[in-house]
Amino acid sequence: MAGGPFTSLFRICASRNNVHSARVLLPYQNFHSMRQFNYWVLETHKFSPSFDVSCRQFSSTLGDIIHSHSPLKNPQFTIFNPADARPFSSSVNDEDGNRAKLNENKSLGFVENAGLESVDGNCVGAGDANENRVCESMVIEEKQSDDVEGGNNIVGEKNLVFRDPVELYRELLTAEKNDKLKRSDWDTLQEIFSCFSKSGWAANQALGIYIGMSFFHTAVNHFRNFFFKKCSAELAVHLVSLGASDKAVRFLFPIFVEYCIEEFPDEIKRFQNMISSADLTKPHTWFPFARAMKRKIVYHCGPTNSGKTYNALQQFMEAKKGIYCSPLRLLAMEVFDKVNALGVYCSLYTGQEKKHVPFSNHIACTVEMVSTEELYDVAVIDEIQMMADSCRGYAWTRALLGLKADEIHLCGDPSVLDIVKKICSETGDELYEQHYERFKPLVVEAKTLLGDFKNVRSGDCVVAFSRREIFELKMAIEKQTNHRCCVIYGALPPETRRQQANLFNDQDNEYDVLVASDAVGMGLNLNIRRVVFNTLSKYNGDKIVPVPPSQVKQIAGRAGRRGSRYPDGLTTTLQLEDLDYLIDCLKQPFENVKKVGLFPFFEQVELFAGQLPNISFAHLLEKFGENCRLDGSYFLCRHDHIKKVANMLERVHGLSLEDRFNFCFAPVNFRDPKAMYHLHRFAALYSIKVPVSIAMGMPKGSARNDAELQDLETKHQVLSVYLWLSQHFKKEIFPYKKKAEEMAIDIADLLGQSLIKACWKPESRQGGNPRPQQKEDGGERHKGDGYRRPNSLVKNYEK
Ligand SMILES: Nc1ncnc2c1ncn2[C@@H]1O[C@H](COP(=O)(O)OP(=O)(O)OP(=O)(O)O)[C@@H](O)[C@H]1O
Ligand SMILES: [Mg+2]
Repeated sequence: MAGGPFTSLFRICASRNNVHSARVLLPYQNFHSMRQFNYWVLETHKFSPSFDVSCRQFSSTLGDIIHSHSPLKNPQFTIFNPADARPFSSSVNDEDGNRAKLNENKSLGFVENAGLESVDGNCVGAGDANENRVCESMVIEEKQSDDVEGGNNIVGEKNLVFRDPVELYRELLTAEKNDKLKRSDWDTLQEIFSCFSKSGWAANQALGIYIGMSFFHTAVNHFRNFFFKKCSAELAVHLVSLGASDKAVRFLFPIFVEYCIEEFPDEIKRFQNMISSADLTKPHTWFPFARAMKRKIVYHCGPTNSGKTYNALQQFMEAKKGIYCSPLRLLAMEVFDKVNALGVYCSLYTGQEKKHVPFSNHIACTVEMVSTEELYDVAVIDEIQMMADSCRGYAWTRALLGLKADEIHLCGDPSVLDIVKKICSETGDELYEQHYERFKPLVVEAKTLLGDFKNVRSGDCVVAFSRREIFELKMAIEKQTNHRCCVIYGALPPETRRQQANLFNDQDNEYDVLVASDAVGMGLNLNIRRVVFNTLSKYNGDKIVPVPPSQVKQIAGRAGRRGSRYPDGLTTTLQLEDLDYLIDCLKQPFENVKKVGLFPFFEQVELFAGQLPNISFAHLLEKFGENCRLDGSYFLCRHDHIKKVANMLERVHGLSLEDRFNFCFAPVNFRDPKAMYHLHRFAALYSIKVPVSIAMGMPKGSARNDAELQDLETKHQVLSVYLWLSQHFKKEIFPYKKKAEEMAIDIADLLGQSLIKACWKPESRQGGNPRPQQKEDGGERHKGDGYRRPNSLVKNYEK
């Protein structure tokens, strides 16, 4: 069953066929991104006892309520009538539209993971472990109730089990004081409450009535005190018979619900407000103007180097007014140059720069900068699979949902095709698919380089996953062969990357090998004959992991671009032992992405902040992450870097919430203390409304060692942040934009010059922390060159 089991929790208070009241708790998928399911109070319907409605009728009424309120398309539900311990069923559609009927298992009042049975008798979603467990647990329940009837249990227990918790709670409430309890019973009850307090199940369920996790323990403590004062002997005996068990917790829970609703209305209201202000459900409704349009979406779907972007750009150029949204500044610049060269006036808009071309009706921008206000004839969103990126995905999602364009061309691999289909069915846009094949198949060279750099050839791109490794490789290759290496990695400004790419592409020089990080994976048109993976594992910020297959494919696909000197692409590994993993990755079909990224707008964060005044911005973001509600197709993008900047800026007073929000998005490398220092200084000056100076000297010349090279990288980073801020805040506060632009160009130039002659050992940027490779033992040393290859993938896998 698509979408997994629908878990539901109902409590029906009934006497025979007459239903008095019902509280329906619906699961809210991803209420909390870290938890799987939580329950949500949908509605409370009170029926007077005289309202004589048959269970079946009631179930269909309830069904309507559930269907109209549920965030799921076709929620399935079941209602169990505790009065005769026989479930009465409601036939419902499963997500694929198949009719399903409820299984005939007996169960008691509270039912979790209600099992549905398909018409042919199989448990719906039988592959799902949860649901199987449900079916089993129901059978167990049935047996136990037989035992009860068999008379080997305490008198009155059956009655208690079937009693309406509301009534039980009312009785407790009106009881004068509790009957005398035996010491041992008292101890058991204490244990039961301790078990209740620790129960993850109960804490999760409590969210359904807006008892937040942080208040849950307090609520349980109050409830325990109340219970001990009022509990009757009969109730105590029943609970003691259950012992400190899940059963006892589940028995107490509905009484606890009644108690909380009555005792903590303010806490519940507060939590409810907080939750509703962190509501990120139905993101397609955030863009009413785009929704009012009938948009045509064309998905250019295919592997790398298959002409997707080329074809989308043809439509873009033919349009009267168009926008191209790029994943990278570099690619936006390239499209800007290409399109203008073809005679279509096009402006450039990135976080750092705005180049307005007079009379232009076309824009090439980075996806984060796209306007959802302007109206366009044609929009292109490149690398649409980035919607699933854990950090930046929200920018693609926003562009897809919010762009006001008659025609939107999406270019990307097939991994997000299904989810785009789903989104289009929600937005009402028409979706057309255009499928592509690679111009020439990518060939794997089974021989590999056998660990010897002497096998490096002209046109090779050797791929590594850290800056340090890149420089070590460059040194080793240049020392052992006659090749000269260009380098491309993430910390280089786009201008320098382009300069290095041109140097490599150009045939009239000795720079015929490229050593690059995954930064070559997107956007650059390079004359690569063969992609050679130095390693297929990388540091993910926490540990060394295998490079995901989708990324391996993307990088390997850089070899053999149409129109380049090497139209036939080859790929291989440095070491034979990594080859199998490379082949595995290339063979794997594109994974089907289930969720895409979202991030709140400032207005949403501001609304949420209204519920939690007096907490720091970083804490506020954390709380938002904990409490936001998301539909099943979305996840909240990671925002660790934003929190890091927010924490640093905490000491800067006088910034409004909006200022903080904007500062936190500045493209700073939070691992670079110098860059962070400058960002802090910019914010501090901004907060006291003093024009923000650059206060950074220009280096005298190109770098002579790695420390100087890193210094150039940092300086460019700082200027890039300054330029970004000058675009996002008032110009008067950042008056040195022109100067920053000039400095940035000069530094990018110096970086280019430095890289041409770079032949030094890389240094650690942070000194103290060991680099990922250093953490690993057993790296391989190449003959005589001092180069130490990081552990092979196989070893990392084993670890
Ligand atoms: N019909 C065409 N005529 C001429 N050149 C083409 C044509 N289609 C594609 N190309 C060229 O082939 C190369 C790859 O095309 P393109 O960039 O569109 O591929 P892609 O599928 O978008 O790849 P990637 O996934 O790597 O972005 C480009 O240099 C492009 O200019
Ligand atoms: Mg492309």
